[in-house]
Amino acid sequence: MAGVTGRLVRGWCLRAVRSSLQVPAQLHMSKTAMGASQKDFESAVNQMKLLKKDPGNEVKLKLYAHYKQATEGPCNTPKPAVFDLINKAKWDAWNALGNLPKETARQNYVDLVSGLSSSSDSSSQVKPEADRKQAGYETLVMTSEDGITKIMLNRPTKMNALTTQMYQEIMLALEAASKDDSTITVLTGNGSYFSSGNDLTNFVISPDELEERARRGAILLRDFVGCFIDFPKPLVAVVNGPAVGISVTILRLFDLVYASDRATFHTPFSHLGQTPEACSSYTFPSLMGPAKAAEMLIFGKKLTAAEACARGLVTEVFPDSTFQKEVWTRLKAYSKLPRNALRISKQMIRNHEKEKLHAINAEESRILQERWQSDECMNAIMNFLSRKAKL
Ligand SMILES: CCCCC/C=C/CC(=O)SCCNC(=O)CCNC(=O)[C@H](O)C(C)(C)COP(=O)(O)OP(=O)(O)OC[C@H]1O[C@@H](n2cnc3c(N)ncnc32)[C@H](O)[C@@H]1OP(=O)(O)O
Repeated sequence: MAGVTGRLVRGWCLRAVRSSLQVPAQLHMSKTAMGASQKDFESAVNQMKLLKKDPGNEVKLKLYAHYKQATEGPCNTPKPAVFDLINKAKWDAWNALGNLPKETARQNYVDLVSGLSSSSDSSSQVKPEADRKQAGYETLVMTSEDGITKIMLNRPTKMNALTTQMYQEIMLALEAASKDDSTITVLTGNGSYFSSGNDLTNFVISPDELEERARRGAILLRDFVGCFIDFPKPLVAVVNGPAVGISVTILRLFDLVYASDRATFHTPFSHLGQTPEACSSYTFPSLMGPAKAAEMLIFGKKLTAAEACARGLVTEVFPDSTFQKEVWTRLKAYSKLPRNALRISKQMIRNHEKEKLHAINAEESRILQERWQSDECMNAIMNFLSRKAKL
């Protein structure tokens, strides 16, 4: 059972935001000629209540802040205590709007909601054939060209930290890529990071949800890693920048790993009160020997790209200045090789250990399910969220 510190961290949920978005009685008033009308605003508030997909904490905070600004004006409540993380995040978002006029806040709120509604409708829209970008993904950009399907993590301002939605979208993207007519599938990141690993705000939940969320998290993790174990085509990681946590451990399930010399490889599991995942408790020792694997997985040693290459985790390192050009030229040439031969060879290399990997994946996910409910884990997350600790 998690203790008091754990309980302090977990308090945010969509339900709480929704309830703070209820329209107070005094809002049912007149229209205004400036920007969105009161009616538009109320209808946006109602639309929010019908939203089926969780828009993520970042958007929820923006909605909360604009709602408060539109209805109450500038932030007028005392700043919550530093450990009251949820209310402090909400307060910060509202306070950051300063003296933004109520009308502008109302318009921004309406625009935000309309953006959410249209993006949730977007999968049903027919895109022009010329548009290579595949619709239906909010956290990824998926493109297919020259026999290569590229899945790009697309949360550059959050260092491509992996949200629950992102894990789900990556699984869908892999499923689609496994069936399309491309030869090679590539995973890469947009912006300066490959990925900063699991989004630590995934842990910000209410105390009564903890057990169930840990259970669902373990299932999601198992299924996510399972998609990589079973992926049938050559899978390439184009590691454009630093990689943290699960974005490092998963690399051993790729067939090629190309890294920029700017990339680093960091698995700070113990610092986070957590344990290895993505089969790394087995694949890393077998790849680099138990002593080197322990340095990374137990003690969280961060490797340079050259060190990761020397340990066999990375196939080749390129200078950052020519990274994209060199890698894509190489991959385009590979994608012209006979598709079925590539696929069969990959499966011959991988099939021997598939069953074992699935068993290890299940066990690692089970252990993490327990870890996520520990005080050690919750304290570490709280430290990160309260900005006391950077890795
Ligand atoms: C289904 C569940 C599966 C779970 C599988 C488990 C996996 C285990 C792991 O992956 S463990 C690894 C977890 N990751 C981390 O611990 C990294 C945490 N992040 C950092 O330490 C730093 O952000 C950094 C070193 C990656 C980058 O530091 P820098 O100073 O360059 O940048 P900022 O910290 O200002 O980051 C910019 C904004 O991005 C947010 N952010 C970055 N990474 C994460 C993350 N992993 N989770 C949540 N948020 C992240 C950061 O908070 C900044 O946001 P802000 O602009 O709103 O402040």
